[in-house]
Amino acid sequence: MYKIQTLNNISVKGLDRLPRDRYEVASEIGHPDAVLVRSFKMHDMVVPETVVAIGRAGAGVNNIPVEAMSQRGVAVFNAPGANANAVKELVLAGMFLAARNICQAWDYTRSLEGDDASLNSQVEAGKKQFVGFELPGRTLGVIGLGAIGVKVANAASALGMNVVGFDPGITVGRAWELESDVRQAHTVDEVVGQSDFISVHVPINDHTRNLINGDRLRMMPAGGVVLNFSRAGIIDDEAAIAALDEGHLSAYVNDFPTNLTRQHPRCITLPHLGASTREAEENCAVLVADQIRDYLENGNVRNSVNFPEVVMPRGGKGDRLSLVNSNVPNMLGQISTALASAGLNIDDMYNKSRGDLAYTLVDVEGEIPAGVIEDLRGIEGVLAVRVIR
Ligand SMILES: NC(=O)c1ccc[n+]([C@@H]2O[C@H](COP(=O)([O-])OP(=O)(O)OC[C@H]3O[C@@H](n4cnc5c(N)ncnc54)[C@H](O)[C@@H]3O)[C@@H](O)[C@H]2O)c1
Ligand SMILES: O=C(O)CC[C@@H](O)C(=O)O
Repeated sequence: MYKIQTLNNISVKGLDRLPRDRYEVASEIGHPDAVLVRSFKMHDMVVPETVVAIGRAGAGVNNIPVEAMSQRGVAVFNAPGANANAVKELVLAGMFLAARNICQAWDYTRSLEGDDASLNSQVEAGKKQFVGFELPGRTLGVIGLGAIGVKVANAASALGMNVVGFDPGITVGRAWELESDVRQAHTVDEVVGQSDFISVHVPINDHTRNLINGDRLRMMPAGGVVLNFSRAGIIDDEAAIAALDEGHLSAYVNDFPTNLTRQHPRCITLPHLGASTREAEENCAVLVADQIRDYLENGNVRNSVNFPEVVMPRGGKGDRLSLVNSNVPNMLGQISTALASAGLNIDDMYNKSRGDLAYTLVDVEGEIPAGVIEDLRGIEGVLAVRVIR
């Protein structure tokens, strides 16, 4: 029986991918083999020694101590693209809310008092404060052209906007998905200098913290709108508030409210709602549950953020060895020597590295004795060993 600990609510559709006769799933569970998580901050928790995999039912993994897990040989998976449409739709909504002053106008309507005739005259007198602007012909700058950024760029292009994108690490696949009229920028400054709207779609890390700072906000044309549906800290909140107060920015839309932003009359702050659709929650949970199951039952690695992609069909009749090690010379030699010394013949083998880590699957004829597993664990540089029967 595999044991899975859930640290957040995970969609039932995803949990249903883990058959009850083989999986025990609970928020409180002893000796879990794997953890399923959404936004729970795992940095301060003690991850049980029994855990071999962590599945993030979402995109960002900044709430998971990925480096520490790599050093322990724990695979971390996410669900790339599974919530991208949900975020795209909320970014579009954010652009419309800002361009048409909808939040302020709605507040105004709700503040009115009087009978319907009086309301009508207040509506007609008051509406001129909320005159907005239209999107066609305006420029949107998209920073980060991954699963979400590409969808945002293409949708804005379909709305008649000029779109300029920046992503030095764009994949060939994402570049193919982009509409041909999305222009490529070579620097962040080039994007901000020409964009009426800026939307960031990058992970938070040391390179992206305060990516949009006061200097860059000042480079934007007056009346600009910035949107942050990625992570708190990518846009400098203090600088954005200052730019709003100076009248240089017209709106700051974000998914990560703070006490600085949430009450500001020109900030539209949402409670981290980007991925909160039934569809996105199900897509993420299903994808990550399938990946965790394939890893536990077959050792296969798909969509990991720290392990190489390794998928080897199950053909052999004997045990499968799943082994994580530091990416240093002579590991494969030592692994095959340990197996050969126990008289085990190798049926199939797949080894791949990613950065400092390497991952190996070995199908052997017959059963691997417990002593051999201990020998493998004793090899310097071996981080984790599992036998899958
Ligand atoms: N608000 C929400 O609920 C919500 C939901 C999903 C994702 N997110 C956030 O959005 C982020 C992006 O998600 P995604 O699914 O598009 O991820 P992704 O991995 O598909 O795309 C991220 C892109 O950013 C690019 N990038 C990285 N550093 C960059 C930099 N300094 N400048 C320009 N580009 C850079 C990468 O090359 C990649 O193409 C996630 O990391 C997560 O933090 C938030
Ligand atoms: O799980 C959520 O609701 C948020 C997920 C989102 O922040 C992500 O990075 O995918």
